[in-house]
Amino acid sequence: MTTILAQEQQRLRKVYQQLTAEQAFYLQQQQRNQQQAVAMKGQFAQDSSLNMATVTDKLDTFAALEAMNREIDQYNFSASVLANKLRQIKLLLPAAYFGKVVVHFADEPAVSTPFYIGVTGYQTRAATDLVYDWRSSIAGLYYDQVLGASSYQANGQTIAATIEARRQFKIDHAQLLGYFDSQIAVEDPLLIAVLSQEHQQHLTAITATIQKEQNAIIRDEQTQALIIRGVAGSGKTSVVIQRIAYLLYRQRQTVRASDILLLTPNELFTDYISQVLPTLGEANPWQATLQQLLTQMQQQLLGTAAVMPAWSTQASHLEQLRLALTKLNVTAALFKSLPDWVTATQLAASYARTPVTATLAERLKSVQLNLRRQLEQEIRAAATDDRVLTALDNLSLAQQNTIFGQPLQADNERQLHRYARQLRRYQLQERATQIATYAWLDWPAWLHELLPQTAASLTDFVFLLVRLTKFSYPQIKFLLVDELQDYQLEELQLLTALFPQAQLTLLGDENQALNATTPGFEKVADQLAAQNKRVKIVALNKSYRSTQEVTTLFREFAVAADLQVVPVQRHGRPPVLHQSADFAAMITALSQALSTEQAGTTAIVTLAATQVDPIYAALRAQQPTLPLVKNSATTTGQTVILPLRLAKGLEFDRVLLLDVGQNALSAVSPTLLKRLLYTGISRATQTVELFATGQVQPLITQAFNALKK
Ligand SMILES: Nc1ncnc2c1ncn2[C@@H]1O[C@H](COP(=O)(O)OP(=O)(O)OP(=O)(O)O)[C@@H](O)[C@H]1O
Repeated sequence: MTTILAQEQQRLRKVYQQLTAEQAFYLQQQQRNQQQAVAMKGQFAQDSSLNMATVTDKLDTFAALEAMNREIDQYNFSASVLANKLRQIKLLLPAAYFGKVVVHFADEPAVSTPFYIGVTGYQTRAATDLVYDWRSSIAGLYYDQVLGASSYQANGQTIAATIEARRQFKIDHAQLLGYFDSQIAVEDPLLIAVLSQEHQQHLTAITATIQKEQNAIIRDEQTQALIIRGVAGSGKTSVVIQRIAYLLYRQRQTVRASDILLLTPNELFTDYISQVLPTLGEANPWQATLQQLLTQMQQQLLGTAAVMPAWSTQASHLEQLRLALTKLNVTAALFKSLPDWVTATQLAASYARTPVTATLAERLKSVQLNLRRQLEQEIRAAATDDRVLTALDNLSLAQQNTIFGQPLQADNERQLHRYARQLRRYQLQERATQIATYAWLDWPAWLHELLPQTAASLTDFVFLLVRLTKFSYPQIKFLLVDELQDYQLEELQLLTALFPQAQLTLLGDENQALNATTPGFEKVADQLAAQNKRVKIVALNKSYRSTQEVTTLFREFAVAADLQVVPVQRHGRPPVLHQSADFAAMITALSQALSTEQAGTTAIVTLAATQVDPIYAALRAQQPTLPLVKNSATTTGQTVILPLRLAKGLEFDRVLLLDVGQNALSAVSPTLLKRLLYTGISRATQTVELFATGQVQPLITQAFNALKK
C-alpha cells in the first residue's frame, strides 16, 4: 500500500467512524426528543381543563398556553435540526467525499489546507467541518480543474487562493477503493472510470465528475437568460439538474423547490430524471411538459368544465393574435349569456360602460367585478326575501348540515338573516364559479373573431387567456427548459409572459430539432434580448454519453456546422447496418440481433411513431416469450420499443434504430433526416445497430463509409 493510499484510507476510516458515532448520537437525541414531545402532549391534555373563571385565571391560562406553544415550537425546531443532521449523515455514509483540494491562501502562504468535498457538507458537534458541500464556495476551486493560482467568490468577495493539489476518490463506505491525482487540467481519470460503467435505468448525479465548463453553467447565478447549446450527450440534462440542486442550496433562504419549474420533453423523461435530486438530498421542482403546463393553466383559469375546440398541432399565431386584438371590436357575440341571470347583450352593455381608455384586460376585469357586485347584492337582498326565508324553513336536517355545517339555530332576526344570506350564497355558488372562470366569455367566438379561418393551437389560446386576464406565475423564480430546439419562438414568448420574474436556463441542441420549423438559438437569444434580458450563450462540445464509434457516427449527421462534437476517449464496438429485402426480413434481422445477449438496457427506437405497433406485433409473433415493452421506461432484462419522440433525452446501452430504408423516409427532408439520425443514434451509450427495408438512405451509406476511413 502506498503511503498516500494508507494515509487517505486512515483518514476515511476516521471520518466514517465519526459519522457513525454522530449518527448514533443524533438518533438517540431524536428518540429523546420524541419521548419528551409525547410527555408534553400528555401534560397538555391534562391541563386542558383551562381555568377561565376570573380575569386573573384567564391571564394565567393564556400565559401557560403561550409557554406551551413556545415549547412545541422548540420541539419542532429540534426535530427538524435532528432530521437534517441524520439526512446529511445518511447521504455521506456510502461515500463521505469524492474529492479534495489542497489550498493555500495569500495571507498564510506557508499553510496548506485540505478541503474534502462531498455530496453534502457536514459539521461535527465539535464544529469541525468534516466535509464541504459540493455547492459551497470553496468547492468551486475543485471543479475549476486547474492547479496553481485561482480564486473563488464568498460573501460577495473574491478570495485569491493557490491550489496545490486536487485529488479524486473512489469510496465504498469505510473502504477507499482508489484515488487519482490530477496534475493537468484536461485529464479526469475518475470521469473515464465513471463513463465506462454500465449505465443505470435512470439518470444519475454527476456531482463527483462535473467538468469545468459544466460547472460554470451550474454556478451561474447572474445571467438572466442562459442559453446552452450542447451536443448530444454533453450533459445538458445532468447540468440542469445539478444546477437546480445548486440553486436550492445557495438560495435556500428564498427559493424552494416549488419556486422552480423544469419543462421536460415528455413524461418518460420526467420519470427518467426523477431520482437525481432526491439522491442529492433535494426535492424535485415542479416538472411539466409544455402541453401539461398549458392545459393546467387553462384549467386553473377556466375550470375543468370548460368545453374547448380540438386544438391544432400546427404552428401558433401569436403575432396575428396580437395585431387582431388591437383592432378588435368587442360586441355581444363575444359574450355568453349566463342562463336565468344575465344575457350576452347585457354583458356587452356592461363592457361598453367601462372607460375606453382602459386596456382590454382592465375592461373585462371591470365587467367581472360588476357581475360579482350584482351577485353580492342578490345575496344581501336574501335577508328580507320571503322566498328565501320560506326555503330556509323547509330545509331538512341533512340539508342544514350540508349548507351550514350544523343544524340551524336562529334565536333572533339577525341570525335568521345571516342564515338566509348563507343559504342564498350556497344556492348561487355555481354562479360565483361562472364569474370567476370566465364562463361569460364565449371563447370559441373570440378565437373565431381573432383568427378567422385558422385552426387555433393551445398556445394561441393560452396566449389569449394571458392577454385577457393578465394571468402569470410571478412566484416562479427559475424556469429551466430542456430540449429547447423543439420550442417555437412563439412558445418561448408565451413562457416569458407567463413567468415574468423567472431567471431562464434554456438548454438544447439544434442538431436534435425534430420539428421542421425550429427557430435556431441565435433567434431565441435575439428575442430575449429584445425583451431587455441579459442573454448569454454557452456551448458544450464534449460528448460524454457514447463510445467513440457511436459518437463518430452521429457526428456525421450534425447540421449545426459551427458546433463541434468532441468524443470523450473510449472505444467500443463499431455500429452495424442491417439491410433487408422487406419488412418481414427486417423483423427477422431484428429478432436475431435481439437474441445475442448484451449487458445493460436495450431499446428499439423507431424513427416514425406509427412504426411502433407493427414492429411490436411482428416481433411478438416471431418471439412470443421476448420480454418486450412498448412506450415505457426501461427495466433491466426487458427490451423497450418506443418512437424517437419518446426516446428524446433518454439513453440506452444498446439502440436498435429503424427503419432507415429509403422508402420509409421518402417524405422526410434531408435536414430533418439528419436530425432524426443524429438524435436516434446518440441515444446509444455502447452499441448502435441500424435496420433498413429495401435501399438504405444514401446519406447513411456514406456515413458508414466515412467511418471505415
Ligand atoms: N461530467 C460528467 N460526469 C459523468 N457523466 C457525465 C458527465 N456529463 C455527462 N455525463 C453523462 O453523459 C450522459 C449524457 O448526459 P445528458 O443526458 O445529461 O446529456 P444531454 O446533453 O442532455 O444529452 P442529449 O441532448 O443527447 O439528450 C449521461 O449518462 C450523463 O450521466
